[in-house]
Amino acid sequence: MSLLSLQNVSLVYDEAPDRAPVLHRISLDLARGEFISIIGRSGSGKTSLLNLAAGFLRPSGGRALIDGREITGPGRERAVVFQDDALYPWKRVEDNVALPLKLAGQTRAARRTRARALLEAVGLGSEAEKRIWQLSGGQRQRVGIARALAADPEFLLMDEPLGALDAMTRDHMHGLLLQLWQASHAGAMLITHSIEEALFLSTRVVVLAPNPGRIVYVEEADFGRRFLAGEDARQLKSEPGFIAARERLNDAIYFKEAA
Ligand SMILES: Nc1ncnc2c1ncn2[C@@H]1O[C@H](COP(=O)(O)OP(=O)(O)OP(=O)(O)O)[C@@H](O)[C@H]1O
Repeated sequence: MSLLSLQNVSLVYDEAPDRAPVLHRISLDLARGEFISIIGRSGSGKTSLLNLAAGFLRPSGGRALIDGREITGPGRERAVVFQDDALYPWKRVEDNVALPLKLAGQTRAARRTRARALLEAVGLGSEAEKRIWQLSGGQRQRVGIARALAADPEFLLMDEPLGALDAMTRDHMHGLLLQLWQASHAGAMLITHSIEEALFLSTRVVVLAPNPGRIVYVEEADFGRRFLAGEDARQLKSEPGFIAARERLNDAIYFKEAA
């Protein structure tokens, strides 16, 4: 079983004038089949944490490991989705999705079959021939997620992928994301500013507090799994258990530090 493991990690940016730690002694494990969301106030270090897991940054202290091996850079087993979807606007939708497969040396036929299947899975089967610039924001995010899944990653790391979408598209994307997560058996890490989104999608919600960024609260949840088992999203979100958990998370984010 694959495991992405942050052990007692700290992070100081060399460029920061005061060299104050941005992350302080954070320990967090993400196994395949889990869905972890990271929430917290602006500047609490969410993106920095994801960048450590992605291998874009190295910790100043502690260890970032994948299956016990030190993470020394990005790897194909860890796919990243950003808010700015980093697609090639002038290329065909299908070619954007197939790009990681091309880099992995797969044949044109294999790339095409896999890209088409993924586009079907995200509801864009009929858009494959279009150029990225011809798509809506929600459609582009779906292409970004399809591309991230193309190389069959063990971990899907997402930094505010739905932040720019309207509420209705976002709700639709939640269902889609859960289905793709289940089908891929990947471990998911999501950064979001929405407590409700985190709680609905995740098996674990981790709250960071700033200065220095550290874990102050963890909430276990199973609403996403219940949705996948057939329960209604709106009903789940209006349950007393959901509302109480949302309030606990809200309190954890906005807690006042002792003077
Ligand atoms: N490259 C960098 N060099 C120096 N400081 C940085 C760098 N990147 C981020 N920081 C600082 O690290 C802290 C955490 O930033 P980070 O982007 O990880 O937080 P965040 O929780 O994702 O914030 P937001 O919710 O606003 O996106 C901030 O104080 C930020 O100014």
